[in-house]
Amino acid sequence: MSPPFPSDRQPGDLPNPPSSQPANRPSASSPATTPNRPNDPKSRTSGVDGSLTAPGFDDLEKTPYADLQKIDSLDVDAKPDDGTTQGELFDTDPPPWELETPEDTAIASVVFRDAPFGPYDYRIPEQFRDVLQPGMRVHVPLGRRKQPTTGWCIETKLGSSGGRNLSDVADVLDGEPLCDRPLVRLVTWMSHYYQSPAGQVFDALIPSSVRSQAGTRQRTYLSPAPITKDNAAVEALPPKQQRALRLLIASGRPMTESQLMVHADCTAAPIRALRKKGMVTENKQRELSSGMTTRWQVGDGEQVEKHTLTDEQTAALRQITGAVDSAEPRTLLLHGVTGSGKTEVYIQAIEHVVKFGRAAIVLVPEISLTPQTRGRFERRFQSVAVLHSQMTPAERHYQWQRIRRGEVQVVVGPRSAVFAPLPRLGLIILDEEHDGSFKQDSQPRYHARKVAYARARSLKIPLLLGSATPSLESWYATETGHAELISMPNRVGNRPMPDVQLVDLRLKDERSMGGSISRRLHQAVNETLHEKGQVILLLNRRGFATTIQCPACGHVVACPECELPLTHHRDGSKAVCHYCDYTIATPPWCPECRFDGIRYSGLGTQKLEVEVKARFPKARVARMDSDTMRRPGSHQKVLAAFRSGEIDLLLGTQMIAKGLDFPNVLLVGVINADAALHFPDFRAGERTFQLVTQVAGRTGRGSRGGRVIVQTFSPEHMAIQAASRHDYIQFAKAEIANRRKFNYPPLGSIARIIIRGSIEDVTEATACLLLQRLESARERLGAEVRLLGPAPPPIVKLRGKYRFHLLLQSIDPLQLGATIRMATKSFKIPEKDDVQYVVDIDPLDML
Ligand SMILES: Nc1ncnc2c1ncn2[C@@H]1O[C@H](COP(=O)(O)OP(=O)(O)OP(=O)(O)O)[C@@H](O)[C@H]1O
Ligand SMILES: [Zn+2]
Repeated sequence: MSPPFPSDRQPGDLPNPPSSQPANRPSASSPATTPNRPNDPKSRTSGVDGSLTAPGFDDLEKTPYADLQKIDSLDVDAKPDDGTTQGELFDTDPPPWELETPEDTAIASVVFRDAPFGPYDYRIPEQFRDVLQPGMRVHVPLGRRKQPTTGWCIETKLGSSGGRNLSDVADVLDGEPLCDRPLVRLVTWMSHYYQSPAGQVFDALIPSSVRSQAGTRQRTYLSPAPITKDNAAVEALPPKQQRALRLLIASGRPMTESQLMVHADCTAAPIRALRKKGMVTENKQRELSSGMTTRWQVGDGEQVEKHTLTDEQTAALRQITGAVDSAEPRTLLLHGVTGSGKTEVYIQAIEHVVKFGRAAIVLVPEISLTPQTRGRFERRFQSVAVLHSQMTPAERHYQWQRIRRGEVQVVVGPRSAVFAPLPRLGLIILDEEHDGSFKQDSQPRYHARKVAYARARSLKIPLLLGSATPSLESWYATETGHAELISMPNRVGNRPMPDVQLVDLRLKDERSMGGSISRRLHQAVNETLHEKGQVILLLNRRGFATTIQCPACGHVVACPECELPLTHHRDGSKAVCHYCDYTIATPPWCPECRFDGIRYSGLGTQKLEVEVKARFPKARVARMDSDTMRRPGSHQKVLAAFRSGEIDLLLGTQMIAKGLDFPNVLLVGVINADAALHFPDFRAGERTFQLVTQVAGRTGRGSRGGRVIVQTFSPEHMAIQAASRHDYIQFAKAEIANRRKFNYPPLGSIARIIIRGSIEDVTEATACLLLQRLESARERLGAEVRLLGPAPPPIVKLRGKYRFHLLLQSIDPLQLGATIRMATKSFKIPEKDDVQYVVDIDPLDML
């Protein structure tokens, strides 16, 4: 296991990664250098398992926004019992000012997306008192110049203005709240836990297409004005106007100007005259533009029927429906091996939920939003909303409105679908719950699993997590009683798990001459193609060559912004930075010494494709990675061709590793299993285990069996050994023991603060300043938090900015959060320094 910090630290830098003997650390001045050992459950400071649960959520449930500071008191043992029921959560309370006493003022708390973030109080003027609710947007004056600004109302209350001269809410922008009250509370909790301004959390929750009402337009409808009841007034009009008006009266419904023009067979002029004379009233309405359709994609040809459940599936389903019926916010982890039929269990669990008039959310990794996944849900339920990244803003808005109106039984989508505004939610499911794409890597840096947990809790509904390779966070939660384990250790139809062979690339006999496919793998591919079986080859690196280096002077062509080697792409002969997309034409000679023989080395999927086509000229080959899958529908096209047998061999990045269910795949080859093993990240082993196990699971799914060949330079590594035996439990045991030594998640919590700036010294100085503030916050709070850094992260420069990071560790996520909150509260960096920092709570990315 590698520590998250590079070991070749500069002198004077901070302590090494937390060691197994924390008591021996040099900076012993603070108690925080000896965090509690998690081995002893009694030593836990809060009893809150921060890895899966949503720390602080219960407290926040009851706490109005203004009282958030109380959470910082670390008094986490005094947890209020959350007595809210879903019924109450959805009822609209009578507006509090019905009980008004004369000196009380109606006040709205408003937050903003840009600094200053608020919340600030505003007076609600008379005309908005019955209108304004939390979850609506408002226009309010902000700052000394009273700049009109859009903000979100998070609370309405009655109170005294306390002698303050409150400004008035200038306008209410929404007719109905865009978030119901439980969702507003979720925003509040997320803002607190992830230390992200509530105004920005709202923006993550409500798609921009909804905020801008994409795909709608304003139309003006005309109706006869009251004065037209006076027949004399109508008769006094010129003939054309009279005719148009009489038609409008006779039709008995409002019409737009153009409708009336057609109807009355006239020009716009008489209608305009009627408006001017006040003979018609105008009414503006926002409507979906005509021609609004959802592009229902066709499936990839898979036949979907309802299966009779196996015994294991039946038992799993019973546990889940039991949880649904209990109306308790239980968390369930469905650990089912690849091909155990988890999807069928999800579907029947949702059928149970739908029977009672409730709805469900199914979160899947973006990559798994294949036609296959969609088809399985779309064909089994009457109304499914599939949310995906290729929707137009108008489609997204349309689906959001359907969901909110309660017209949808199942929402299937990536992480942001956790916010789907279903009015009667009964179950949340995360499929492939271990997947890294559930964590957002921009503000607010939330993890959908944790947000789903919080949302499910507030609604008192179950959360179902499913995976063949659960995250250690979820696995550990089952060991500590925070989640219930459901196991499906066998494949459907008693199909055996595929046999996995390791090829040791260190041995010369195993390697092949000039290429990346070993003899054994070459032979297996040949045999499989001969038997008319299909092959999947995994190489988790796109591009052609991953380094461009001059053999004469050693110069490596690198990104000027990130200082990382550029990857050569053969199509168009470009050199691309995979971190920031910086692209140049690949230099034909060394840009340093002009040597005319620059070398491309390191293997990417493009080069593998060339090799495969040369080795197996008769095979029909397709490549799947983010370069070939840019156009909408390309994914679907390739998978449909693979299902129908028009493609024999599919090669690609992790995109092909997950979820695919093709019975004729008889061979899976992993080109280099070590690719991610030696990353400077404590999760490297876990990621490798997951990737190899998942891709191995793509074979042996039909009656013809299947086998797996894994090429590796570290065949003895625990992660690769366990994956080759499909032994999750062995892996989890060993890995948890490893993490325990360092208090790494899930045994403790971590947070990361990344500081970036254009001048290296200034950036580092800012990082040091922040460290000092963290140290003093820790002292004042008496918090048991370990501080590491600032150190340069593995990626020292990104998009032209120098980077440093600070790492915080604690057994107690609440103490961790409180320390950061206190340290950053009034931390201002002078603008001239051009330094920014971001707080990442529960980071997944350590680069
Ligand atoms: N009870 C059943 N009887 C027969 N076939 C079944 C049954 N349940 C599921 N299947 C089929 O088994 C195959 C595997 O199911 P599914 O794709 O849901 O597996 P999974 O557990 O999600 O696997 P993975 O984790 O690898 O994605 C599918 O083709 C599915 O249609
Ligand atoms: Zn770059």
